[in-house]
Amino acid sequence: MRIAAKLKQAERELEAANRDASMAEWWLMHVLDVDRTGLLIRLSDELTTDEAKSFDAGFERLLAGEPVQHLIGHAPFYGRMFEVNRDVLIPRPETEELIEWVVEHVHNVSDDDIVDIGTGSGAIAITLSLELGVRVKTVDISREAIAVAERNAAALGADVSFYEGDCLAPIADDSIRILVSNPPYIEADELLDETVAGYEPHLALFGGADGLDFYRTIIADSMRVLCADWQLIAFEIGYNQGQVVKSYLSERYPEAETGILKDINGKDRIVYAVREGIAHGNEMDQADRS
Ligand SMILES: C[S@@+](CC[C@H](N)C(=O)[O-])C[C@H]1O[C@@H](n2cnc3c(N)ncnc32)[C@H](O)[C@@H]1O
Repeated sequence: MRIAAKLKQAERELEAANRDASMAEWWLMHVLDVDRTGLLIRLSDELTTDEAKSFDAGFERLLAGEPVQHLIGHAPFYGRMFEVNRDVLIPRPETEELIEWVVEHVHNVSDDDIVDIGTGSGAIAITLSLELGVRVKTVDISREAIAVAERNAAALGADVSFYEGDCLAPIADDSIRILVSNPPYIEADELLDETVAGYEPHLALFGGADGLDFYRTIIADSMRVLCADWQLIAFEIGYNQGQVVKSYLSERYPEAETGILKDINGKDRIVYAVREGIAHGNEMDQADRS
């Protein structure tokens, strides 16, 4: 069978099974060991018997709902590939927007200024370390997640200190200037797609009855770890959690500027608090220097 026909057939079958049809192309590129351009070039070739066998074996798993990232063992995030497995959340494109915003708004960052709560694959901590060129602290309650993130940090050459524990508990007093987190934020009784519920760790997904437990816990303890000249706090949130998480932040930090940012789909996705006077850190730095 020609590659183009195989792809079409696979996409149709995934659609019929209510799965994401784009996974077929992703899986095919992996089996053929080509990028998208390479796939386009080969579309009119015949699949070899071995290629067809490998494709079909994985395709059954895709049809059953397994994420393609688990078949491949890696997921892209902010231009880099991260090892993923059932112990960690597959990093999402929405979280790249959190990185972008943080990188744009921090200034004069040094080693150990940043803490990321809820390491997972290490996507946030590792990316911030590499983008900003500093050592980043990160905490996860899951030893298995930390093991994956440690391998990712080593493979990508990032300088990250890992702490196993509950939220901010392992972090010493008064040492942090930038706090970021994409905590578990799904409501306990929300029904999820089986690709998520069946394959991603529940520890990474659910944030208590109203999904807000982690925001309350982290914000309540944040004053203990932030130093006097802290810069910002930024959380990824669920689409309907913006106002309430923003209100938690303004209650705790009435002097700070707080706000909600939308993702590319127009949904509330990031809530932040920025200490007064540093909202435009990079611009201020430049003005200070002139
Ligand atoms: C939504 S995932 C985020 C993973 C990664 N930061 C990302 O954005 O792709 C949340 C992470 O929080 C971790 N976690 C759950 N409960 C925790 C707790 N009490 N303290 C610290 N981390 C926790 C989970 O193990 C999971 O890795």
